[in-house]
Amino acid sequence: MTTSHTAQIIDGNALAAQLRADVARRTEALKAKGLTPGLAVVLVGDNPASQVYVRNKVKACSDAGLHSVLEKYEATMTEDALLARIEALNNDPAIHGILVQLPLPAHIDANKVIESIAPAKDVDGFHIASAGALMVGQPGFWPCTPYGCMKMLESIGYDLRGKHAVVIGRSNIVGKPMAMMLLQKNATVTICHSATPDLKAMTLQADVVVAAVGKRNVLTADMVKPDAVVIDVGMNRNDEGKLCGDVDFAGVSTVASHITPVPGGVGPMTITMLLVNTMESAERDAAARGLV
Ligand SMILES: Nc1nc(=O)c2c([nH]1)NC[C@@H]1CN(c3ccc(C(=O)N[C@@H](CCC(=O)O)C(=O)O)cc3)C=[N+]21
Repeated sequence: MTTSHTAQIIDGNALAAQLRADVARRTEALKAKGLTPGLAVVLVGDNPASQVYVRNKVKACSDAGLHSVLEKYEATMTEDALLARIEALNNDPAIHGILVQLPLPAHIDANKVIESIAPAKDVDGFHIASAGALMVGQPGFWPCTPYGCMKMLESIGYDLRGKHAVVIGRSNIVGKPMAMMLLQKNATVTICHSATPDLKAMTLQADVVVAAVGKRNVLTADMVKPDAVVIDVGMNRNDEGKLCGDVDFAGVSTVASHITPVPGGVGPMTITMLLVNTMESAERDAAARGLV
């Protein structure tokens, strides 16, 4: 008789539902003290994927009882006009989180826009002040995608201390902050990228692999150590147009101990951590106003 191994799936939808129920409870408690958490989502232009994402974020807010406003602008909006809107939201007491959906049209300097958001309302965690706070272990907002990945590891009771975590990808919004979060939990962290000569040699040493490249089949079964934990941050389309991640899910499932699916993995957790950050921003505001 042969034994076949199948990894345990970390269900992002189920974990997201649990965490969102907690957000809803805390939101109710804040409302009872007279403060409603509010998120502003700013969308410039008509990127079809962005339209869908933004709608999902707004719906997640209303489902959890948060106030949200969606500000939609033409692709021709000037950078100055956008900066003026952000300034207004920075000063709006009903708004605790500001999310400017990326990508922005090419004539707008995305970095300049992100740096114009008040760090206290930077629930995306993209501001330099947020990145710096994460790096030095000070309070601040963590980027939602890697934060969601940490919650997924926490959900299986995984102790990162002394483990080797390999992050594939070095973006400012996933790879780099992911590495910092893993380091903060006492993992030994390796960051691999397009100039890494032998990726497989690295991933074969990994107890945890986080794939965040944006390319299909970046991680295949032959690259994974038996019983490793695999987190798939990828969002790609396969030849049939179906959503798929960076990981060969079927193959890697025969080797790994735990794996996250796409869809239904990191995606719903990203939106959930946006709600968590917005609610925490509102709780800090309530504390500052002496309401709690
Ligand atoms: N300022 C900013 N902040 C972001 O957080 C941000 C952004 N810009 N620009 C675009 C990316 C993309 N992103 C996703 C979030 C959730 C899913 C998600 O929930 N995906 C579902 C499937 C959705 C589907 O079926 O298309 C899943 O994986 O199960 C996907 C993508 C946030 N982003």
